Amino acid sequence: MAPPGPAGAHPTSAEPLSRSIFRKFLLMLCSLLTSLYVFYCLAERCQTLSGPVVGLSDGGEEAGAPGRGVLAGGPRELAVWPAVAHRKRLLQLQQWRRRRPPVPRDDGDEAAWVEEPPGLAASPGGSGAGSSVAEAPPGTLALLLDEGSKQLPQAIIIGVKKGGTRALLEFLRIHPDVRAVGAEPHFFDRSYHKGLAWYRDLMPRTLEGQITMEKTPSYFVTREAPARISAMSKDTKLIVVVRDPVTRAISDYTQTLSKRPDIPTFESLTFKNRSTGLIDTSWSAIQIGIYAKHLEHWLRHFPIDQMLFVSGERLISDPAGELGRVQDFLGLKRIITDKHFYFNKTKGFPCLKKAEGSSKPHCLGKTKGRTHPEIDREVVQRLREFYRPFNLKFYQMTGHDFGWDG
Ligand SMILES: Nc1ncnc2c1ncn2[C@@H]1O[C@H](COP(=O)(O)OS(=O)(=O)O)[C@@H](OP(=O)(O)O)[C@H]1O
Repeated sequence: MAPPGPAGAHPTSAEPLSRSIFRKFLLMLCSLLTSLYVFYCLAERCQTLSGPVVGLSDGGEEAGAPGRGVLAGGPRELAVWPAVAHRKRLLQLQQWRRRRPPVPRDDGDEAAWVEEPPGLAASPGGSGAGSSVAEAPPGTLALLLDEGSKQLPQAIIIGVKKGGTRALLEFLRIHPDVRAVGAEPHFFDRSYHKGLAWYRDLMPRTLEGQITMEKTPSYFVTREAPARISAMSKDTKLIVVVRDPVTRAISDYTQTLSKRPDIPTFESLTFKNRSTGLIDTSWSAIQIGIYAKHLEHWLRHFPIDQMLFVSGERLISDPAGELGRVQDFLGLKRIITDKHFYFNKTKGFPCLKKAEGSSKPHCLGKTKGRTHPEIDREVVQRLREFYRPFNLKFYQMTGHDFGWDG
């Protein structure tokens, strides 16, 4: 047989050519698919495929409760946010995609809030992914930019335990210029040896003009905390949420009781000797409420005008009013107003119409606003007498009568 002529050579030379075209086609297809996936991710949908569930789970459980799904303020009113809120949201999205350093468990505030990814919380009857896409900010390519940096806090909520510190922080977090770490870092009491770099790494990223915050209520009664915070920055602004020390003590006891139902009664723990009426000031539930004594330690390191005392009672009766004072103190524009709150009858507390990074109403969880046990009236009376001189001293020091003494 004659060997194939030039015409017969075509099939063999065409084979590598089509293979190379095929390879190019495959390559283009792959890059197309990759780009599609990247855009898909930027539209937040990839979070439905993997990654933890973010947000404030406390409120999540209540969001679907009857009567809670409707935003009293109306969607238009609630949807209006300044441009900076948009930048904040971009940051939140970026951060959510990064691995966070482990945050110490928050046992004082035991409802350690499980963070939800912004916009991922499923609305009642709706899918999380659906609502997230609706909320995805435009210009998502900006997410690729590594915006912002981690800063040490410029303001700290240092106390008091059971004063209302969680409510204050969560309310403040809706301000576009506030970025706060969710759980309590306990750096200045338990983890100081880990160093400032460790502490800073716990913080969320902030853009210029934003304030970094954290709350750890035990700082207020930690002897070393004032000097340590001052060593970090003597300009740190300090916020203390105070509450009637008797109610605070009962709240503290109620929390312990919820974990250890076998503890002795409040009445028996209150006294060193009940017949003499001698109060046991070594019991932390009692000791924390001697605010004037603790404040003395802080005033050795900070001027009083660098401290703001928030009334725990008013934070419940007039959250917008107290938030107004806090925003002024922090040098923030008064953005959080009464429009942001509604009173939830079932919860018995003010709640947010829309929590940070979410579009749904939000109340604090079950560990906030527990029912207190009935305490013997005489014991309560004795405690009121015990605290009175300390309270008066505290009013004097702060220039503010908190009204706990009639
Ligand atoms: N809006 C709102 N919702 C729910 N609870 C509220 C609110 N505002 C203030 N409080 C009061 O906060 C008390 C808990 O205080 P803290 O958050 O400082 O507690 S903790 O120290 O972090 O464990 C908690 O105390 P208890 O009522 O004793 O549980 C509440 O009374």
